[in-house]
Amino acid sequence: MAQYARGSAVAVIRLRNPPVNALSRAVLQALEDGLKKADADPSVKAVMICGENGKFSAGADIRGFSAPKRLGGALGPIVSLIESSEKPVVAAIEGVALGGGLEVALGCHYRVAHVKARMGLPEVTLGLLPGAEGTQRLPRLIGVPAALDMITTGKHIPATEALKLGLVDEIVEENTIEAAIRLANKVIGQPLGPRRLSLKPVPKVPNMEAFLDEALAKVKRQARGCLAPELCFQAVRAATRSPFAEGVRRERELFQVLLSSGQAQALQYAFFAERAVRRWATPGGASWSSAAPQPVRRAAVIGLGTMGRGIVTSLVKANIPLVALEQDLENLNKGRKAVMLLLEREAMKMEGGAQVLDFHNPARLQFTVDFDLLRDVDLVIEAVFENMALKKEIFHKLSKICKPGALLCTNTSALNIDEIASATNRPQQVIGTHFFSPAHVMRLLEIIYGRHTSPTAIATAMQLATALKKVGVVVGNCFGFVGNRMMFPYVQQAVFLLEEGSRPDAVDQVLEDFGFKIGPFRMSDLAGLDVGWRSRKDQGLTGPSLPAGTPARQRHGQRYSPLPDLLCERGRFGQKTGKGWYLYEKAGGRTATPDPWLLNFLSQYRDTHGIRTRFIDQEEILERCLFSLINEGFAILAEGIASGPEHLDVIYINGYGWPKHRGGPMFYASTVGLPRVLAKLQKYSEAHPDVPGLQPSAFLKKLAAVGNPPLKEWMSYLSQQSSKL
Ligand SMILES: CC(C)(COP(=O)(O)OP(=O)(O)OC[C@H]1O[C@@H](n2cnc3c(N)ncnc32)[C@H](O)[C@@H]1OP(=O)(O)O)[C@@H](O)C(=O)NCCC(=O)NCCSC(=O)CC(=O)CCCCCCCCCCCCC(=O)O
Ligand SMILES: NC(=O)C1=CN([C@@H]2O[C@H](COP(=O)(O)OP(=O)(O)OC[C@H]3O[C@@H](n4cnc5c(N)ncnc54)[C@H](O)[C@@H]3O)[C@@H](O)[C@H]2O)C=CC1
Repeated sequence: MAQYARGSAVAVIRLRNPPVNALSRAVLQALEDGLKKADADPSVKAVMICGENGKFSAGADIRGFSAPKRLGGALGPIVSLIESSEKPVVAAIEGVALGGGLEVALGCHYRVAHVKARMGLPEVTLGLLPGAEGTQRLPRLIGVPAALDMITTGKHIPATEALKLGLVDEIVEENTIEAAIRLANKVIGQPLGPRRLSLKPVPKVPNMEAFLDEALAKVKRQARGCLAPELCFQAVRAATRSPFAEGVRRERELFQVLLSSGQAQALQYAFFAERAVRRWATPGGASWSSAAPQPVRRAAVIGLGTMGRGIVTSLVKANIPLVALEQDLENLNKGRKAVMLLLEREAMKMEGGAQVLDFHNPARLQFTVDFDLLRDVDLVIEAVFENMALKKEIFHKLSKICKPGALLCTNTSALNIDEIASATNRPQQVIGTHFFSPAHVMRLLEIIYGRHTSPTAIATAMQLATALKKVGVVVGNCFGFVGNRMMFPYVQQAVFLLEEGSRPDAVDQVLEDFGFKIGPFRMSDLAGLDVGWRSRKDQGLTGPSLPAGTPARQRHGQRYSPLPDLLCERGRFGQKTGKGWYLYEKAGGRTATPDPWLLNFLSQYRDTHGIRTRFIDQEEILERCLFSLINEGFAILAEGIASGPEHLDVIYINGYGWPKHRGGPMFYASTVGLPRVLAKLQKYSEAHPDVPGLQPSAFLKKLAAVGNPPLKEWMSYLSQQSSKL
C-alpha cells in the first residue's frame, strides 16, 4: 500500500509494503490514487514520495513477474504520471531505491537521498531490463556511459556516487524526509519543464557510435550467453537514436522478449533460492528457531596454503581478529608473504585501504607456529593437506588446547566429518566449512554437519558465512558433500568421453558454450591434477596399494579411467607444472593450448586398450556430463543430504561457475523435463552398463513417473523413511 497524508502545502505519499516496499499492484494503485488526490487538492502545492521503515523501494515485486496478471505494464504510466504533475514531486530516498523504485524516483522532479542510501537498476541480474522507462530517463540524467554501466551491470551505487553523477540533487546525513519536504516547499512555483527528464536531450558523447560499438563488445564478452545485458544495451542505445516515446516503445518490446525468454525465470528462481537457503533446517529438526549463533570475537586458521591464505584474507576483510598458524617457520614465512600480498591487493580495491583492514596490527592478525596461541579463540578453521590421519592429529590437539566453547571447523573438500570429529572430546562442536578457491573471492561456503554437530555450531557457521559476505548452504555429511559429490560423475564422464574419442578442448568448448565459466579439463588443470590423484591413492584406486592384477580400466567391477593417474605419473599436474590436459607457456602459466603430445598419447592409449575411436557430437558431450551430475543431485536429495533442490542450485551457481541464467542444475533439469533427462540417462546407461553414474536414480524415476511435477513440489514426493539421516 501507499499511505497518503497532507501536512501544510506538501502532500506525503509513503510506499508501504514490508520488508522492502516492493511495488505490488496494491502499492502502485495506492501511489496512483495518492498522486490524483494531491493533484485535485488546491491546498496541496507539492508532493513528497518516500518509503516506510527507512527504505524507499526495492522495485517491482519480483514474485509478480510470474503471476498470471503481471504488474509490469502498470508502472511505466505511473512514472509518467508523476513526471507530468503540475506540482513539484520530490523523492526522499532512504535505504534502497532499486529497479522500479529508482524508476519512480526518476519520474520525480527532484531527488534527495540519505548519505547511506544505495541506488541501482538491478533488473539485468533478474534477466530483465528497467521496463518502466528507466532505460530512457537515466541516460538523459547522468549521460550514456554512466547509465550503460549501471543498467548493464545492475550494480548498486552509494548516495555519494549518485550525487557525483547527478542522479540525486542533494544528500543529507540527518532526516531525509524533512530535507525533502524543505526542498519541496522551496521549489513550489518554479518551472518544472527543465526537471522533466523525458523532455531532456540525451547528453552527447564525442563519437557516440564508436563508443557504443566498444561498449557492446564489452557487454557481449561479459554476458556469456546471458541475454539481458545485451538487451539492456539495446534499450539504452535506442535512447541515443530515437525520441523519448519511441525509445519507450523499444524498451517495452525488449522487456517482453526478456520476460518470455526463460532466462528471466531462471534468474528470478536463483534470487529466491539464495534467500531460501538462509532458512536452513536439518532432518533432525534443528533450524534458526532452535539455535542461536555464538559470537566469533577471535578466530584461527591452520595451514596457509592455497586455501588457508584466502580464508585468512576473508576473515581480515570481515574485521575478525585472528591467528594464522603453519607447521614450520619456512611455510609460515611463505604463507605470511602470500597473505600480505592478497591483503594489499584487497586493500587497494577498498576505500580507506590498508588502514581500514588494519592487517599490519599483530593484535588483529598474528602469524605463528605455536598451537598454544589458539587457547582463547572462539573458532578454528583447519586447512591443512587433505589427509585424514593428519586432520585427526590436528583435531585431537585442538580439542586439548582450545577453550571448551570453541568451534572446530574443517575445510576438507570430501572427508568424513564424523571421523574427524571422533578425534576430539567435543564432536558436537566439529563442523565442515568448505570454502572454494580462491577463498576470498568465491561466494560459496558449504557448511557440513556431522552426526553429532550441534544446532549452535551450524548457526554459528551460518552467521560466519554472512559476516564473510558469503552464501552459506547447510548440507549433510557424505563423501564429497553436495558440490564435489555431484562433480565426480561429471568429471568422470568428461574423461570417459576422451577415452572414447573426444578431445579436452572439444569437451570444454561444449560446456563453456553452455555457459560454464570454465570446462572440466581447464578446471582440473587450474585446481591441480595432483589433488585428485592423492585422493585416489588414499582410496586405493591407484598407486602402490592397488592390488596386483587389477584390470587397468576397472575398479570394484565398475568402469574406471586411469588417464588422470597416467598424466600425474608423468608429472603433468596442470597449470602449476605447465602441462596437464593442456600445454601452458610455462609452469604457473595460464594460457591453455591443445597439446599435440596429449592427442598422440590418447590415441596410443586407445590402441593399447582396444578402444575404437568414434566421433562424439556436442549433444552427447553435454548430456552425459550434465545429466550424470544432475542424476547424482537426485540421489543426494533422496538421501536427505540437502533439504531441497534450491540448495544444490545455489551451490552450483556460487561455487562451480554454473551459468546463473540457467538457474542451477536441478532447475535446468526441470526446464529440460524430467522424463527427457530420464530417457537420456537410460539410453546412455544401456550403452555403458558398467558406469553407475549413468543409472537413473530412483528419485528421478519416481518424479518422472508421477508426471514431472514442478521443482517446488519435488521434496513432497520423498517419504520420510527414504532419508538416511
Ligand atoms: C533490497 C535488497 C538490497 C535487500 O537486501 P537484504 O537486506 O539482504 O534483504 P533480503 O533478504 O534480500 O530481502 C528481504 C526480503 O525481501 C524480499 N525482496 C527483496 N526485494 C524484493 C522485490 N523486489 N520483490 C519481492 N520481494 C523482494 C526478499 O525475497 C526477502 O524475502 P524472503 O525471500 O522471504 O526472505 C535485496 O533484497 C535486493 O537486492 N532485492 C532485489 C532488488 C531488485 O532486483 N529490484 C528490481 C526488481 S525488478 C523491477 O523493479 C523491474 C522494473 O523495472 C519494473 C518493471 C516494469 C515493467 C514494465 C513493462 C512494460 C511492458 C511490458 C508489458 C507487460 C504486461 C504486463 O505484464 O502487465
Ligand atoms: N585447493 C583447493 O582448491 C581446495 C582445497 N580444499 C581443501 O582445503 C584443505 C587445504 O588445501 P590446500 O590449501 O589446497 O592445500 P595446500 O597444500 O596448498 O596447503 C596446505 C597447508 O597446510 C600446511 N600444513 C600441513 N600440515 C600442517 C600442520 N601440521 N600444521 C599447520 N599447517 C600444516 C602446509 O604447510 C600447507 O601450507 C584440504 O583439505 C583441501 O582438500 C577445499 C576446497 C578447495
